[in-house]
Amino acid sequence: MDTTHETVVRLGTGSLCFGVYELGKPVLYLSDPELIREVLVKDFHIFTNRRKFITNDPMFDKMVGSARDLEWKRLRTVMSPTFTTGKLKRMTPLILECVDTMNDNIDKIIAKNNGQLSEPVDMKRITGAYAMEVVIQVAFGRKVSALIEPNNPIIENARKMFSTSLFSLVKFLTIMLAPNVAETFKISPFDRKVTQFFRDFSLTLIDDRKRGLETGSPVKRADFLQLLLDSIKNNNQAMDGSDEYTDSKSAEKYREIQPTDDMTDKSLTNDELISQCVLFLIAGYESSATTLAMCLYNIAKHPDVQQKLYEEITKFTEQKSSADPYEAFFALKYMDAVIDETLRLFPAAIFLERAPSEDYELKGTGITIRKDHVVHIPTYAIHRDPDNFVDPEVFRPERFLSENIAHNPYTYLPFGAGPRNCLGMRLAQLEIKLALVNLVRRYVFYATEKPLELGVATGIMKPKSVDLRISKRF
Ligand code: HEM
Repeated sequence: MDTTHETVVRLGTGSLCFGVYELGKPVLYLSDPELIREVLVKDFHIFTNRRKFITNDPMFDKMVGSARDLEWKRLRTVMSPTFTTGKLKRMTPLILECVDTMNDNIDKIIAKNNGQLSEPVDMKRITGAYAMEVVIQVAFGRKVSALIEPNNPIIENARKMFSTSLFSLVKFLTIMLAPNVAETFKISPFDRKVTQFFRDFSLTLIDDRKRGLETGSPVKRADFLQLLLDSIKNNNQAMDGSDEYTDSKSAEKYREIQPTDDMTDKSLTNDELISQCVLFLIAGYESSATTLAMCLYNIAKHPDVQQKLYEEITKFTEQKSSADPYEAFFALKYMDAVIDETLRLFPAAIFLERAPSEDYELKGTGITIRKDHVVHIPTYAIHRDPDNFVDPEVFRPERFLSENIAHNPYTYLPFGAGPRNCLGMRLAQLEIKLALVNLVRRYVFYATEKPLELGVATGIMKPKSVDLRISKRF
């Protein structure tokens, strides 16, 4: 991790961009915020796609994350209305059920030590179970308990999906670096039995819900499967994701794509719908689990920050004892800063990628990027560059309080930027905030001697374990 970061910083120092070869193919690394803005936002119509990642697995190739051009635009336009504030608010009770399960899991650990300070606990395991339960709950409307029922077929198959065995990594790298070989041998990054399991499982749920409609007893659910079924029925229009941002810089950074006349068919087939629910599992599990675990790691390492956060939360809950939990989403500014600073130091996705659909001259550089060649934006290195953040290796949430913000918005990219940014950003923020509010109110987290070991698999940060001790406040 550090070696990659240091190499990027060393090569990039004093330059707007630099190039490397990946198995003979040129890849351009961009670190200049203005050039990043050109690629992600201003010339998005040319940089709509990431690198070609064709897997021959119909479920994977239909996902919004891998779809291309007009196909991507259609999927994104149908899906973005399912992430509006109102819809996420309806999901809050589903997520809070998973928070309760997480609290029970931690209580059991503390009870083993008669309520005293716990032995070191791998919090990544706990937050991993939470993130998995949330994503299964919000995607498919099924309540599972990942730690208590590890043999539940949903959990078993979801775990298999995230296997990082040598074999799965070799398959992934072949698709990335030698797509023709992958195409010839029909290599898929996933075990086909696993994708078949989720397909059958989702089809049963869809049938149940359609039957409910026909028999006049529709299922009243706020999960994505239902929202996508409803949005197909209502032929929803896209919402502008920027409408909830009051400052123009964030509005530009997170503006959603709008439907256009060339998008005749806005409905999703059953197969497309299932692919999106499985994608939520893939995109939403590891990233959210790691971010929440790293928030706890940071506050354990900085007891003053933990105390300040506790005071903010208790003040809010005392003043608004009957407050809607969703309000915490907006009210707790210091908590926002803790999460933002955690995502700066530990962005779950360590880089972004785009590939132009035509030859493209990079403004002011004299460099032409050829069609389909990869542009790599090294998020992790950009977040730790002293030109972008003072004392970049120091955990200091205060730098994200609105009165202190000094960085260019395109030097902070944990959820990407432009119309192809993270579709689940608001859900991820909600899930992390609801968990943090509850955890910091109930428990105190303590650092251990064990050094943090960060790994990376397929561009996603994976701490090996995040060992903390825990005691209960009440
Ligand atoms: C802390 C948690 C998360 C982080 C840090 C994160 C980060 C990211 C990043 C960096 C990207 C690439 C953006 C770009 O290329 O500009 C991305 C894409 C995406 N994320 Fe997330 N993500 C998180 C959670 C989630 C969740 C919970 C979901 C859904 C349930 C989700 C769904 C997606 C999807 C569908 C895409 C592809 C969007 C597209 O290609 O149009 N993410 N995410």
